[in-house]
Amino acid sequence: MLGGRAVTLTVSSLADVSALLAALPEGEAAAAAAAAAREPRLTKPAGSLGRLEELSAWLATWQGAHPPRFERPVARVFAGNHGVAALGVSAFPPEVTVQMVANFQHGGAAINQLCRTFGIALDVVALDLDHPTADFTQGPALDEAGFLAAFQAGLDSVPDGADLLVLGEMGIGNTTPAAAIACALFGGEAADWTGRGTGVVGGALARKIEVVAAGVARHRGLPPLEILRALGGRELVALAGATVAARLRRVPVLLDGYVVTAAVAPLEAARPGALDHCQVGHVSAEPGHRRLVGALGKAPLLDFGLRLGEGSGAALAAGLVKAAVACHTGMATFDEAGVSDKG
Ligand SMILES: O=C(O)c1ccc[n+]([C@@H]2O[C@H](COP(=O)([O-])O)[C@@H](O)[C@H]2O)c1
Ligand SMILES: Cc1cc2nc[nH]c2cc1C
Repeated sequence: MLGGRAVTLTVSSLADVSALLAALPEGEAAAAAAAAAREPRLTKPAGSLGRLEELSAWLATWQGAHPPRFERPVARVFAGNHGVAALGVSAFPPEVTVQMVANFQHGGAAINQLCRTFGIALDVVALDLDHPTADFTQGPALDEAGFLAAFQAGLDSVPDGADLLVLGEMGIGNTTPAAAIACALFGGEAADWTGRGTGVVGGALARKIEVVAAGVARHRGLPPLEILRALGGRELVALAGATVAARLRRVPVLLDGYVVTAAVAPLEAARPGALDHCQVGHVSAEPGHRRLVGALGKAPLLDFGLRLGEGSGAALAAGLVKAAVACHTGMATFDEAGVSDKG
């Protein structure tokens, strides 16, 4: 629902995507004010719940309502395959993408356990896995139609009435496009942005750095959404679409690791403030992620050594959001509990 109306979000050109970015709503000032007014009345020294206080205010602001809710959290994991995987940039073969999608569907992956732990409804969106994107060292990974179809899949994945969106991905080879997008957007050397992903070492890591550098060199000078089309993949583009839909539907977002953050970074570059409704759930052990969240001016919620993807770090951080809501809504005020508020 947008302003009480159910709205269908459709893109049929890159101009439509830009128009959606231009129409992103701001956070709701009245909800932010209500959260700020309640917090100091709760039975605790001012500020003593640290970033939990920030999280409940953030949730109310971007849900556009106070009190904030954690009743209908959803997770969306997008899967795609990549032309660059054929260049030996991953420690695993591309068929693992479809195999892991089946594992998600049977409930056997880490993300299934984490979502179950926190009561998050998980959906997996597999994007044309039989047709890897083009090798970005030779040309754009996606043509315009492919970009729009993937962006639309992301837009369509966000239900009205969700309280929180946890974003994840699966795609053998996709830390290579993540590194290339980050490097193209923020500059520096390919080696600064390229890590081991699923575990490449030695000559394969050197090769991966060369592939990232070649992709960045080939597509130099493009605007941010074109960088995403040229160097991204279907799951990355869908993640960007889901992030835009979430903002329009007033659903706050938890981003996951390097791949998810790189997928949505072009939105911020195209339209500063486009990620204000997003928290970075965790900082991945993939070194480029710390650099990227710094470039985006974000402070990750968790630093737990995860480097799995799937939305695992974001789902773990959803537990913090749930705790923040429980404290903000469930705690007694000084008046209610008869506790002196004199410090
Ligand atoms: O997002 C991250 O921080 C992250 C770091 C390392 C690996 N991954 C996951 O591992 C896969 C990509 O790794 P690779 O080596 O195949 O590029 C993909 O399925 C991601 O979900 C994800
Ligand atoms: C087994 C496996 C599980 C994953 N989950 C996300 N990326 C992954 C990559 C591999 C290789």
